[in-house]
Amino acid sequence: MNRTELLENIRRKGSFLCVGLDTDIKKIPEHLRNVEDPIFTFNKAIIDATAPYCVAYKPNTAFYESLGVEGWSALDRTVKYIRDNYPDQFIIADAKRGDIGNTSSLYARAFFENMGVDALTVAPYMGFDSVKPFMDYSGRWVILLALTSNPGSRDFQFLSDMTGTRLFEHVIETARKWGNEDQLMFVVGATQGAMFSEVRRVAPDNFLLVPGVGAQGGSLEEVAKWGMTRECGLLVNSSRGIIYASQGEDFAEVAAAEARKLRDNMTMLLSAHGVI
Ligand SMILES: O=c1ccn([C@@H]2O[C@H](COP(=O)(O)O)[C@@H](O)[C@H]2O)c(=O)[nH]1
Repeated sequence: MNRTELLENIRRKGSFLCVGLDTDIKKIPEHLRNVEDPIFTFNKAIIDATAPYCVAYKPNTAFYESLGVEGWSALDRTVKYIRDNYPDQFIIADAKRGDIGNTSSLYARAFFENMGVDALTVAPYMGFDSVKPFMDYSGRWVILLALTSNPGSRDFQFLSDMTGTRLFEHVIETARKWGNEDQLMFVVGATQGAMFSEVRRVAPDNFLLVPGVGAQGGSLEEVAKWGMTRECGLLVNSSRGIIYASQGEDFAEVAAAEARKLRDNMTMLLSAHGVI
């Protein structure tokens, strides 16, 4: 999906919500644990219930990889299900890959050619040659970790050089020379609050993928206040806050209600910022 299509979906749906499919076999409702394909069955119900309220899905591959072959197969089926039934949804594999060039090119083939996702999260630590193979896929997106949502983001990402430029700013400024706004997004955690204005100074037009609302306590209003552009420029993710809002038989309905609540707030914010 290209930038124009993504922006059009955001305006049409009044939503910049990304639903995180962090499906943990130990957390899905009891009654699904013994069905034939529990992870896919759970995902399918969540997707069918939340699709009207979101523009993207983000399965985190750790949750699938932890189950071995069966988990990978459930992930693959989930991506195909979204593609076939909700082709207007942007699909992000949150795998945080990145290695020496020839290895990265195989990661890129795995996710972009084989699995067919729109976007992949990539770690910038190994530099240009580790990121370039992902950038070589036209029409696909690299989402580079920049300023993450976790407490450990303080360990390295805020370190500054003699000019006062911090590591996350170096990452963004340097990566923006590798690719344009049609192929490069950055991960910035919702827990970073007013730091979004610093991010926007160096990345005025790039989409930001924003995890950390809901279970991690980040504020949607703060993110929009400091990070929203005139086109929106945000994909805000919530995983646990939506998919585990109920662990009973009503899990899909309750997930839909949570997604709808977030969508309603997003519509107000898009309107208040003059995007719609
Ligand atoms: O900085 C980051 C980068 C990635 N994540 C991932 O996003 C989701 C957040 O899940 P919640 O349940 O909504 O907290 C999860 O897959 C993380 O691995 C992040 O949280 N922060």
